[in-house]
Amino acid sequence: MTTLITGGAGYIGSHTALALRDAGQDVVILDDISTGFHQLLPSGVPFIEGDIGDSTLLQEVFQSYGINSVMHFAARSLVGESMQEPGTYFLANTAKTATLLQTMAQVGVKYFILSSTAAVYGEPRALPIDENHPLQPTNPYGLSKKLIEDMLPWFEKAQGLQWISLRYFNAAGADSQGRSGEMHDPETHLIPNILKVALGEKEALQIFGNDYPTPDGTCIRDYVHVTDLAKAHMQALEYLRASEKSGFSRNDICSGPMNLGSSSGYSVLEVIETARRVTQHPIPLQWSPRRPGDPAVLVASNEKAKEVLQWQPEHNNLETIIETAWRFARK
Ligand SMILES: NC(=O)c1ccc[n+]([C@@H]2O[C@H](COP(=O)([O-])OP(=O)(O)OC[C@H]3O[C@@H](n4cnc5c(N)ncnc54)[C@H](O)[C@@H]3O)[C@@H](O)[C@H]2O)c1
Ligand SMILES: O=c1ccn([C@@H]2O[C@H](COP(=O)(O)OP(=O)(O)O[C@H]3O[C@H](CO)[C@H](O)[C@H](O)[C@H]3O)[C@@H](O)[C@H]2O)c(=O)[nH]1
Repeated sequence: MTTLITGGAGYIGSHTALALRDAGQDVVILDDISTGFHQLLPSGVPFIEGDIGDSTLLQEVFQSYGINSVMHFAARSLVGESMQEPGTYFLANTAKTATLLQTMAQVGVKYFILSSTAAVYGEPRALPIDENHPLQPTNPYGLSKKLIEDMLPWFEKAQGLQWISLRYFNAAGADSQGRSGEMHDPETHLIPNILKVALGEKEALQIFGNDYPTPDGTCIRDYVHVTDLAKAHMQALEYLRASEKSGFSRNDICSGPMNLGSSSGYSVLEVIETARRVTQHPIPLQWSPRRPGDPAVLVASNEKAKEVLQWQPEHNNLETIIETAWRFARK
């Protein structure tokens, strides 16, 4: 019953590894530390430094640790970089995940949870976005994840893979005990960049665009706490395992995509105002042109995850999200 966490030295993977470990479950992390950090690795969890595209290594790990499920976080995930180097994204995300899925099939590992993204939807046609919204990614990063989603039903049909693709909206916040948090280099995300200003590491927060069709002209996003994401992963895995135990035939098992978001939207300026209150820092601003590829509004419908997984985001409050991130940033 051991779960392999790829990308467990990264932001969301390390929080999920902590949650599984805290729940007494057996976990192993595989990470090549390309964008992750040794200091995010949870203590007491076996760690293998290596590449998810290395089938021989994967076979060894699956067999020696008795892996029966994989939570797959490892990926490149910078939208801007993907516009410059699309091939890197199709190889690192789509092709390496094909190797991972093929090796799982060879060894008989059946459960798979994918870190997918709101970027698979592209420009929203209706809000809130539910899972039936058309998938028309506007950048190679989103397409590299959509292509993985397209592969999954074929592995399901042919080899019985049972999978859930969790489409996160904007992951934010940090472990409430300060054991992990958001670390990216370069950091492109809004909240950690605001906190860098509060810490004096940046002079001002650049705001990309003030002319969006939103009440204050800045983009609206759905921020979901990373601890709630971690919990959803555990519930997704429990759901797949329980569905099989209860004797459902393969077609009844609800492999499929699920949005993970809080279902409420905040503008960039609202996030900054909240961060000003939390940090007691003025956060100077610098207005900049729109960032290419940013949709005006992204807000999830999270009804499916609530209904199917009984998932309930518990740290929805933007203030709590920023407080936990702030505690980690100061460390
Ligand atoms: N952060 C967000 O807001 C967000 C939103 C939607 C989806 N996602 C997805 O969630 C996942 C995790 O995101 P994150 O923010 O934690 O990213 P991250 O960069 O912090 O973590 C990714 C981890 O994967 C590792 N990795 C990358 N390529 C690897 C490879 N070939 N072999 C082994 N390890 C490899 C990195 O070293 C890193 O530790 C990604 O798949 C990302 O696309 C993130
Ligand atoms: O320094 C900054 C950083 C961001 N923003 C703005 O803040 C909002 C949020 O930006 P983030 O970079 O924090 O997040 P994104 O919405 O761009 O991206 C997130 O959501 C995407 C889905 O569209 C992908 O899933 C991606 O992996 C994930 O990080 C955007 O309007 C962006 O323009 C700024 O104004 N200044």
